Amino acid sequence: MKVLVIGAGNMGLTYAEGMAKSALLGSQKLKIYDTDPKKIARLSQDPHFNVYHNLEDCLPKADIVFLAVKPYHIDDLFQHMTPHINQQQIFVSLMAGVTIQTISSQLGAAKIVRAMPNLPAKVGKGVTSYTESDRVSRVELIMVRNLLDTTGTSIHVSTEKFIDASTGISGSGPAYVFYFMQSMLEAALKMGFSAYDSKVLVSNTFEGAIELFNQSNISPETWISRVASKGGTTQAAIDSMEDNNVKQLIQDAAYAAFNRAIELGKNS
Ligand SMILES: NC(=O)C1=CN([C@@H]2O[C@H](COP(=O)(O)OP(=O)(O)OC[C@H]3O[C@@H](n4cnc5c(N)ncnc54)[C@H](OP(=O)(O)O)[C@@H]3O)[C@@H](O)[C@H]2O)C=CC1
Ligand SMILES: O=C(O)[C@@H]1CCC=N1
Repeated sequence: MKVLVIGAGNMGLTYAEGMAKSALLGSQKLKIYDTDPKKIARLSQDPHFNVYHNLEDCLPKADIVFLAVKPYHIDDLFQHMTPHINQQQIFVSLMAGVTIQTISSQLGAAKIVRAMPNLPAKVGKGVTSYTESDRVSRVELIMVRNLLDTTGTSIHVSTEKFIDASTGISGSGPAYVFYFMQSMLEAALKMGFSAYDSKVLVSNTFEGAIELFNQSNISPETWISRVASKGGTTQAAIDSMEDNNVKQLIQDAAYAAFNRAIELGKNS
């Protein structure tokens, strides 16, 4: 199976690394295409990849093509791609917002999978939602899923609405978690801890809480009640968050990302 990744940035390179290190490509090296000469030079040193700076040299020979450029790059990119594609190729878009209809009409492709990954894919802990156009067969979809799963786990969703929704939950979600971490780190520093101790306190608190959550069927709400003693310190913190409507504000943020994904789709 010949796989090409277009766009070797945060997400494209992460997927490229996951797929290249798996056994799925057989003896084929993963192909990467990017327009940045510095990236091309750096990646050319990596034995896992065949790196290209001309679409005509890599695109016609690819079976599966991952699209990992920013949504605003597609006009230019698709224009250059169109003469070199064929109707048997499968295009897997990792781009936020860009719809199957846009890819089909602007690129002229038939077999399209739209996916929403997230950055923990870098450490094999990503989660990707995906859905497909009518022309993608079951067997082809399984092949794509196997590739997606080289970076973590995936869920199939029935419509593109859920791709936009998962952008608001898991695609952008790691940034919400980092925002919370940053806030806790700043509080620890203000309380007088060193940067090192602040990091140890915060990262282990996150890691421990995730482990507890993952190893049980207990809801976060119940776990909160197990941390909080009546009239104690945790209750003071949770009361402060409730008074400030923090839960609602986090939900508003997730919806802001969801809505922005829909808007990006309309603008592309
Ligand atoms: N980052 C994330 O956590 C997530 C990102 N995504 C999606 O992944 C996509 C890529 O995002 P991200 O990896 O963060 O972006 P990056 O900017 O890190 O990567 C995009 C890469 O594509 C290159 N590029 C730009 N134009 C072209 C072109 N015409 N042909 C080939 N390569 C090109 C860029 O080069 P240059 O730098 O020179 O412009 C860059 O190397 C986006 O559509 C985003 O919505 C989805 C989920 C999570
Ligand atoms: O911020 C973005 O638009 C992309 C999509 C999800 C995460 N990063």
